Amino acid sequence: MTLPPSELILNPDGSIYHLNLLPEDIANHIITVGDPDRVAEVSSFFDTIELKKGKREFHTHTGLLNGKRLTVISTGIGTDNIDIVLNELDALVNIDFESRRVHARKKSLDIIRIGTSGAIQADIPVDTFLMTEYAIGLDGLLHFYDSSWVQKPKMAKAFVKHCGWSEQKAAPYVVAYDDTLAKLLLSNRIRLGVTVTSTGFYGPQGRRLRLDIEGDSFIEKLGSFQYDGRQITNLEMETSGIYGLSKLLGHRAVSMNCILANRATGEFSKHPKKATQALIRHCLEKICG
Ligand SMILES: O=P(O)(O)O[C@H]1O[C@H](CO)[C@@H](O)[C@H]1O
Ligand SMILES: O=c1cc[nH]c(=O)[nH]1
Repeated sequence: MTLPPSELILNPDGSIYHLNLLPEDIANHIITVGDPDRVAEVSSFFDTIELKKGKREFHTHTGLLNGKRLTVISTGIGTDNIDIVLNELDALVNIDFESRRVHARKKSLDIIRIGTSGAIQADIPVDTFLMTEYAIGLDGLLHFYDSSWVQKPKMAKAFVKHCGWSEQKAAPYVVAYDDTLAKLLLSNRIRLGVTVTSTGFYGPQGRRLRLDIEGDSFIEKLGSFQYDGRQITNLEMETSGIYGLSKLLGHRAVSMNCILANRATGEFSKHPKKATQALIRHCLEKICG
């Protein structure tokens, strides 16, 4: 099937619509960060940088570290952006932009999110590094795809029951990390966790500044959920989308979280930049040796 110009949208220079990238611009190892300024923080550790491109919040640097080619790209905030980034990264490696046809042989990318997050258990100190084993998506993105085969419906059902989840909100879904890629990134510095991906930072994460929240004790409800010996550990805004779309498209993904806030104790990191940089260093050492 040939993909029409309304579906596979290319810029005049042949690059993909939002990311502004050509197929040769990206490496097999992709680091995603939310904050566009974090792209340069990651690439400052590269030995050489061969490419810097950007459009909107999607900034990309590709380079070499210890002989390994890496791409770091910013996604901005939220799984609506993840839908764009994951689909366009996949198009770059699995669709021929000349013929507008999907390649017969598919390529698999390794995708590592390095992001910030808020813990909901009091015993997780700020500045902890946490890898998401399971993501509970409250954002609804995955339901727009034929995706039941990558979801963990029993865990989602238990979560809905435990929280008394309102039918007016998107149905929660659960997706797991890629355990092979996880082994590469793990060390005794990294805590494993269950991450809730929210569709906002304030109300959707139970934060109350001036507006009341629908339902009560959101954080306490998340904190008391137990499934298969696991507890929910943290909240952020991209992981479920990254895990779900990666699995659907045949890529491997792991989400690494630097815990900056603790919602149970009310603390916030005193050195957020230093802590995030330490997680970046850890990930690069694990990926590039
Ligand atoms: O630090 P990043 O990677 O942006 O990640 C977290 O921080 C943002 C909210 O402040 C959300 O994107 C959340 O997922
Ligand atoms: O509490 C937090 C901290 C960082 N990012 C989030 O999404 N939530």
